[in-house]
Amino acid sequence: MTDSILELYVNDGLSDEEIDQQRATYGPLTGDVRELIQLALQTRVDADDVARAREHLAAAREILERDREDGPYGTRFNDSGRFRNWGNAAIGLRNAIAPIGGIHEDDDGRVWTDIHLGPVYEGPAGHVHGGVSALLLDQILGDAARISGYPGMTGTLAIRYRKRTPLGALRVEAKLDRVEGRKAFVVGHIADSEGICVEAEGIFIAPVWMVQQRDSFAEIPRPE
Ligand SMILES: CCCCCCCCCC(=O)SCCNC(=O)CCNC(=O)[C@H](O)C(C)(C)COP(=O)(O)OP(=O)(O)OC[C@H]1O[C@@H](n2cnc3c(N)ncnc32)[C@H](O)[C@@H]1OP(=O)(O)O
Repeated sequence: MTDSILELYVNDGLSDEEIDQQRATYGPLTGDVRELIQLALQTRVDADDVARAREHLAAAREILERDREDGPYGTRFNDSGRFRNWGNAAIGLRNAIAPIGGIHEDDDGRVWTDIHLGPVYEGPAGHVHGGVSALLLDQILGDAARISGYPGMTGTLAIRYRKRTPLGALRVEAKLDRVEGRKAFVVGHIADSEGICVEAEGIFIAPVWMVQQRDSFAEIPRPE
C-alpha cells in the first residue's frame, strides 16, 4: 500500500545554488519572526505604539502574501540528494517556532544540541513546558535513530520528568540503544548545568514504505 505521506516527499528540481539562495533569503526572515514572537510577549510599549507596530506588521504581511504557498512544507529534495524539511516544528529552517537551530552528530552515534529556550517556551513559571521537552526529545531521539541507519516514525515516546527544567541553556542528547526488526530503541535526556532534568526512551518504527524508500538510497538522507 502506498502511504499518502509519500505525496509530501517531492523532488522540486531546485539546483544546489537555488537551495542556498533560499536559505539565505528565508532563514533571516524566520529569525526576525522568532524575535517578534518573543517581543509580542515581552513588549511594554503603550497602546498607541502597539497600534503603530501592528500597521507595520500588516504592511509586511501584505508583501509576504503576494506570493505564497498553501499547506504544509513537506519534505523536499533535489537531484543531488539534498533533503529539506524546513517546516519541521522542532528544527525547520523556515519555522519560527522551531526551538532547535542545528544538531551535532558524534562518530559514536551520539546526537546532541545545545539550545537556549526563551520565555515563549514556558510552562510552569520560569520553566520549560513539558510538551516542549517532549518535542525536543522526539526530534533528537528520532535523529539518533536516523543517523544510526534506522529512520522511523515515533511509535512510543516514554518520558520521565525527573526535576523541573529551567528556561535557558540546555543540552539535549540521544543515542541508539538497540534494534529489533523494524523497531529502533533510542535513549536520551535533557540536562541543565546541574544535571539531567528529563529522560526519555523512544521506539522508532520504520513503516514498510520507509524501508522501501531507505533501500533506494545509498545513504540515509540527512535533512538540512
Ligand atoms: C526518512 C525520514 C523520516 C522522518 C520521520 C520524521 C519523524 C519525526 C518524529 C515524529 O514526530 S513521527 C510523528 C508521531 N508518530 C506517528 O505519527 C506515528 C503514527 N503511527 C504509525 O505510523 C504506525 O502505527 C507505526 C509506523 C508506528 C507502526 O505501524 P506498522 O504498521 O509499521 O507497525 P506494525 O503493526 O506492523 O508493528 C511492527 C512492530 O512494531 C510494534 N509496534 C507497532 N506500533 C507500535 C507503537 N506505537 N509503539 C511501540 N511498538 C509498536 C509492533 O508490536 C510490532 O512489533 P514486533 O515486530 O515485535 O511484532
